[in-house]
Amino acid sequence: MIEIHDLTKRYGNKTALDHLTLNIKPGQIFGFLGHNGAGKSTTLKSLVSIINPTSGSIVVDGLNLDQQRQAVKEKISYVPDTPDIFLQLSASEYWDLLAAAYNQSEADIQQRREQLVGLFEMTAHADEPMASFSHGMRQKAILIGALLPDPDIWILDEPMQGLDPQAAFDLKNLMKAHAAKGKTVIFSTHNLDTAQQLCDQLAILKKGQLIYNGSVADLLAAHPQESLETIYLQMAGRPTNDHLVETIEGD
Ligand SMILES: Nc1ncnc2c1ncn2[C@@H]1O[C@H](COP(=O)(O)OP(=O)(O)OP(=O)(O)O)[C@@H](O)[C@H]1O
Repeated sequence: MIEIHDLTKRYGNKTALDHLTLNIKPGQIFGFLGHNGAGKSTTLKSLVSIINPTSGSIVVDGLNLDQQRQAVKEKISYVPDTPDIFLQLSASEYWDLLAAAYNQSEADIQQRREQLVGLFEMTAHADEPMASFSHGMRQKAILIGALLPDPDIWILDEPMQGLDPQAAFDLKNLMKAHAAKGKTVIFSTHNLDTAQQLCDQLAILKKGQLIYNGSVADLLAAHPQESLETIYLQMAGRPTNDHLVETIEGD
């Protein structure tokens, strides 16, 4: 169980995250939605200790992140919001680096690595520098690196970004299978169809504040006849009487 309590992150006088409180149970796919700048990456980066929150606490399986940072980190794998990292390394060198960071048997990691590299069709590119990869290939390389140690909690920041339909389909199935094993998958997305297909629970953020926390089914049931897109835009978007598009493009 992940317990986020009263989490706030300020940059100068800008509040990126405003007193966020929510729990994420194991066995769930938990999705974060929100417009650009809403605070999704800030939340995920706080969970993986890339940024220090201004105040509030995160407790993972009873371990306080502030006090037991290393123990918590070993439970988590993370896909950042950009795949443009470690570009000077080949994909293989990058995966070696990730594998060494987790305390697992080499044989287990090796077998899982071969399976993931095969699944994402990266075998022929393993020894090429990541700088030479397309955006989607970089995303696949980062995903393989994150998934190969297979810790309990996956935290994936916009993981389908740039993936071809086959890779996106396979990743969704991996996420479902991980949650079905009683483990935890947390991800952010701008794709409402993906959120509807995958999420057991949703958090919708708006300007750093939590404006919905619950299941997709409950959200749809509370707004009969409306699509998730319409509901989401009513909650997180501009007022519906906003006519900016007509102003730009004509009626
Ligand atoms: N290093 C930083 N310095 C200053 N402000 C920052 C920094 N990182 C994020 N922010 C601000 O924090 C707010 C939340 O950003 P965040 O990256 O969490 O949004 P997001 O929901 O992930 O957006 P997107 O969908 O565009 O990825 C934004 O207003 C952003 O400008």
